[in-house]
Amino acid sequence: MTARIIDGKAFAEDLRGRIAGHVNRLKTDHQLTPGLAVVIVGHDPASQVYVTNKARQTAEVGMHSEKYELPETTSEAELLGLITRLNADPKIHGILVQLPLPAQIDPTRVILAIAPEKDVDCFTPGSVGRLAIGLPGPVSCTPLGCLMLLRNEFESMAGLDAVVIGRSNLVGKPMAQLLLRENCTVTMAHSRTRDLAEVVRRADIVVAAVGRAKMIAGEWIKPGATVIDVGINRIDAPEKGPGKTRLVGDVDFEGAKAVAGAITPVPGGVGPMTIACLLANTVTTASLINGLTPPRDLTA
Ligand SMILES: Nc1nc2c(c(=O)[nH]1)N[C@@H](CN(C=O)c1ccc(C(=O)N[C@@H](CCC(=O)O)C(=O)O)cc1)CN2
Ligand SMILES: [Mg+2]
Repeated sequence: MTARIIDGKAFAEDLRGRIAGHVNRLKTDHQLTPGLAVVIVGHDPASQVYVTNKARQTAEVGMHSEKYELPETTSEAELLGLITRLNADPKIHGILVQLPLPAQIDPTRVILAIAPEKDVDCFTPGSVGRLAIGLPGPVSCTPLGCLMLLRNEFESMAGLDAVVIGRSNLVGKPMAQLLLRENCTVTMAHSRTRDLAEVVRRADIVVAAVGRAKMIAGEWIKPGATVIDVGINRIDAPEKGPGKTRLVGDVDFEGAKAVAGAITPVPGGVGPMTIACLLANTVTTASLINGLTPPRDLTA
């Protein structure tokens, strides 16, 4: 069997088209232009690419876009000051602080400072709680992207065995919540899980979010399973020339492709969905802040 490749890039492009339609309707019917502020501290090259893409795509779907690039030496108090101003700015409906932050800044303090109604990452305790009990609101961007790709694969996920590998607040925990909502039987695996291969072998759906290149072997995958690879790991690629690198996921793509039913590639799978879902979340928060019902087809 050769797995079908799930084209996250094309799906994200289509989603951005639908988001642009909603933005246009908010502008014409409600005189509302959703606004997103993205904030980066320091010069991590990968983070810079993500933040630039976020700001550009925000503008491309017709939203108001602000980008704040703060120096590596920014103090926590300075960053909190910016967040306080953005919290009070009526043009801004979503605030995204790119992670990771430099060591002198406590990410928890920063997350707690974001006004919950502008929390487009779904990081604040209120948003996490709303997600857990199924209230409307933003949904963690990467898990929402994974869910949209999965929903496109299955008429129903009810009763399927799903394993989420990785228990981060960013991906693993919210992903498990979303799969539970789909009535999957969810197993959360992590670094202390015993016999991970055996746990993965039982799963109809595998979501890999461990952050270790090619850790999930092809032989672990159940024949016909759907594999969602969240990992983005840069490894040496001497075959491309001296000093060259390439991106790989947490799954051994070639090995898994030979047994899975469907699989996301890296790059071009989950990554582009993360940014598209951030834009969808901004439409959601802008709608809720203005007492409007958020569009259902953009959220979970
Ligand atoms: N505040 C946040 N910080 C971070 C988040 C987040 O959701 N909120 N997630 C990750 C990184 N991330 C978003 O910020 C992200 C990662 C990857 C991509 C992406 O499009 N990847 C491409 C490859 C890009 C490349 O060539 O490097 C792909 O997979 O095709 C988008 C967003 C950490 N921080
Ligand atoms: Mg983990």
